[in-house]
Amino acid sequence: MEVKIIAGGSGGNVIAVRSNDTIIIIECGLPKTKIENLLIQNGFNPTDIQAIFITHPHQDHVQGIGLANKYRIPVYASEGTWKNEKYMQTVEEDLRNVATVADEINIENEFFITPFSTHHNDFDPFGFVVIGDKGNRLSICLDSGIVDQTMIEAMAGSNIFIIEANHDLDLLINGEYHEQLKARISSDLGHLSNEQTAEALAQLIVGKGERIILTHLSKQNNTPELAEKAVEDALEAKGFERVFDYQLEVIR
Ligand SMILES: Nc1ccn([C@@H]2O[C@H](COP(=O)(O)O)[C@@H](O)[C@H]2O)c(=O)n1
Repeated sequence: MEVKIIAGGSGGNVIAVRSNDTIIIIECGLPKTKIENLLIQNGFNPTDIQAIFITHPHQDHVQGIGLANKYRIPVYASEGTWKNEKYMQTVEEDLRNVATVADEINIENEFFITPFSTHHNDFDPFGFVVIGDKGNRLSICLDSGIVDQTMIEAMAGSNIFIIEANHDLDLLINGEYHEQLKARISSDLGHLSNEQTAEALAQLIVGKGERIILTHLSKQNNTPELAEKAVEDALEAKGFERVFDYQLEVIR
């Protein structure tokens, strides 16, 4: 299973996953033409995309959803996400699929995708567990104010994790965002801090060479070094050493 973060962060999120000739996309958070160009540059032919999954309908996750109509790609999202008029309701009706946390969505017998509930300031946001070829299990957790035990249980046993590490709490608190925005970001319906992400990973990693990809880092309130250090420290406390026990990447 090939996993590629095409774009990450509050400027726009797009993740491409390939198993044999089947491609799925998680998020369409850039303008449609830009997504097309980036996919092609990264070796993903848009005509091979068999499904699009959307975590929640904020602009940086969904603004390029027109890709679905252009290439006739089925889109999967929660009932709450489909209520979004600006983006989601532009998807042609026959391409719309309401997903629930009980589902295991079969895409071409190559991918089996199960949504799980996250905590963000919109209706019914999702993360996804993607089971692909060769026993690969990918967990995707973006934009969530907390990681609760149900989320941990959903993601447990994965060998690839794409998880947001949005901010360093000190940088956020002492930074230039206005107080209301700081409160929203650090709330239970906001974004994950480095420490929250590290704590979650400390519960999830078992030292079998798992691949961790930290993403959705704030340009204002985080650095790759701070995010990596928080995760390395938490995993070291569990007895795990980077490279030997797990791999760690940061893609803003
Ligand atoms: N002027 C801004 C900047 C950011 N936001 C929102 O805050 C969240 C975190 O953003 P980062 O860029 O710091 O990762 C995210 O939800 C942004 O949309 C904002 O509302 N106004």
